[in-house]
Amino acid sequence: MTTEAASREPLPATSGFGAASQPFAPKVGGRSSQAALTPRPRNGFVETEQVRDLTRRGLGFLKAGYPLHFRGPAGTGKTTLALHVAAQLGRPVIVITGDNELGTADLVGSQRGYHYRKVVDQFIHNVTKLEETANQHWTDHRLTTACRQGFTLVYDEFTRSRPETHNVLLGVFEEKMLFLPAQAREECYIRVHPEFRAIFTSNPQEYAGVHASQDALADRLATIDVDYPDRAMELAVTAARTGLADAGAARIIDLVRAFRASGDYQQTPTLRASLMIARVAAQEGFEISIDDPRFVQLCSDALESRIFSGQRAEETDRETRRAALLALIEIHCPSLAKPRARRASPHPRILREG
Ligand SMILES: Nc1ncnc2c1ncn2[C@@H]1O[C@H](COP(=O)(O)OP(=O)(O)OP(=O)(O)O)[C@@H](O)[C@H]1O
Repeated sequence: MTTEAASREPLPATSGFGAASQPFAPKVGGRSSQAALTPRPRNGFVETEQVRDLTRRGLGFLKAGYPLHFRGPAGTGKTTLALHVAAQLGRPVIVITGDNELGTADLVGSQRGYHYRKVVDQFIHNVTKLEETANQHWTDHRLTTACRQGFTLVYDEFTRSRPETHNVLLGVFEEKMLFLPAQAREECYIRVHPEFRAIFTSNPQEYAGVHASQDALADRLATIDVDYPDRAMELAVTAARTGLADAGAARIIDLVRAFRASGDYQQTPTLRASLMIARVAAQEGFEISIDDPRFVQLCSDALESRIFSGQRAEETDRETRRAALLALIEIHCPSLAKPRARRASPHPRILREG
């Protein structure tokens, strides 16, 4: 599927992310057939009060004509939310993913390929006139297609692109005009379709590999900060996306949330870590408890790597942190075995009365 956002994470076999249930299916036919996706409801999408609230606030800005921007740390659900909000607008969606190599031409369009014309003229039988011409032709890229057709543009992780790439957006949002480069020949600009809308997502600037957004662009965006999902949301998403029973999912998300709250890591454990543990545990049939060494190993593999994030560490330091993680597993995923029943007294009544 062409939705970058949806292909970012392996999807569970149980989510049924096949052609019939994928959230965005390629639109067939027309000049935009390569880029536009038609939103459809997604299997396993969880709509909690938190999601409804963010969606309602986001739609308010979009309906008033403002470009919307969801900003938040990794794994807070920004992309999923952006695609969900885009789907509410009921228009075809075009997705772009920010990249340092992305240039204005990648957004707007460029001269592509050659159109050859060869004329062989033998009007006089012993004279051959040969005329060959080769013209490049202009191809709209995603931003231009969205502006022309009134589609919804989802620009995921836009601060990964260099700020100058976005100069062209200033006119789109202010003057509602998209200025085209000289190669476009016949057209200097296009008027932005009244139904065109844009939704951006980004990580805050302290994240690696991102650029600061230009003030002029940031000033035009309606920015909503997205925080880590609340417990109810994490639980609902983990259960819905992995097929794990609520009780098991709750143990895992409480473990990951406690680890997150400890601050004892270099890479924040997000909802993705809970999904990773839950998915593998469900697939392998592990018991979600400290008693199952395979489950403990899985938690260590998924979480321990976040403590040091590739840095060398003293063995004693590693041992201390490992022990702390094990203690969290013990607290949040305790043994499921029932405490051994006390031997029944032959004279319970006498004992009670005594
Ligand atoms: N409402 C939801 N329903 C179901 N799954 C969700 C929901 N919100 C988030 N998720 C899942 O949580 C994970 C993280 O979400 P997402 O990729 O949208 O986060 P993000 O903030 O865009 O992350 P990043 O900044 O790292 O790209 C994904 O696996 C996504 O499918």
